[in-house]
Amino acid sequence: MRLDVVTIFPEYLDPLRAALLGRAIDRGLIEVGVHDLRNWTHDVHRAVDDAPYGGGPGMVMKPQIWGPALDDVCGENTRLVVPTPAGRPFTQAMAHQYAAEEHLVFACGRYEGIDQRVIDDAAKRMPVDEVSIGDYVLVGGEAAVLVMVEAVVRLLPGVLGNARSAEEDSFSDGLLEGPSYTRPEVWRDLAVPDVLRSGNHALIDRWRRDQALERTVRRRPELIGLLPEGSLDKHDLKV
Ligand SMILES: Nc1cc(-c2ccc3ccn(Cc4ccccc4)c3c2)n[nH]1
Repeated sequence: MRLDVVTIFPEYLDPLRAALLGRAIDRGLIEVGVHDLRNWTHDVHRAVDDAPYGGGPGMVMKPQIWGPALDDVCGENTRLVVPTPAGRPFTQAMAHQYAAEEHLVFACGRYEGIDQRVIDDAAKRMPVDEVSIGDYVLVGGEAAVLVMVEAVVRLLPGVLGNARSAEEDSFSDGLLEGPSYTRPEVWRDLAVPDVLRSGNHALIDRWRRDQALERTVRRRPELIGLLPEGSLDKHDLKV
């Protein structure tokens, strides 16, 4: 997979080259390109924004800059992803879909966003997703790209290594992850639940499922309704 990011703050994407993602790049599992949008400006001020038509606060990013940048960065098999507060919610299912893509380009807006015609024009030539990473407002798209790239790249074969497979993800069964514990057995008078030290793995699996179910019902009840038909057995319904 190849990932390209277009931004006016290329240094914001430096974390892509650290830790797990950095190792995935070093091992050739992914190729990453970060491009400074200002390289496509023409004027001495390297302006990327202008006042909004119709008035209103802030500035809008210029189509004459974004257009040529995306023309150069996008290819035949690109999916363009544009973070925005007004986007479709990013989900684990989308992360899996993106992990199967050959080439992802992320367009990072700033100010009040990118002139809509940039997205509309690109959509004539490639799939374009306007995506939100949550119902809160950021200052630009870069943080959202870091979140999405991490969620996508960890799903690629070989990235997580044997210790942890993405198949065991908390969302893989539609429930939240239950609590985790490690040594010591007692810490500040708080003990690890006895069942986890019982060695009875059927009992442990059942307890973990119950914990995940209870946590999901308490914290994200709306997820219960989304579970595939037949996900809950008669024991679950007693939880
Ligand atoms: N989930 C999520 C995404 C964003 C996001 C993404 C890209 C941009 C580009 C500019 N802004 C600032 C902005 C503030 C308000 C209205 C419109 C734009 C962005 C915010 N916020 N929250």
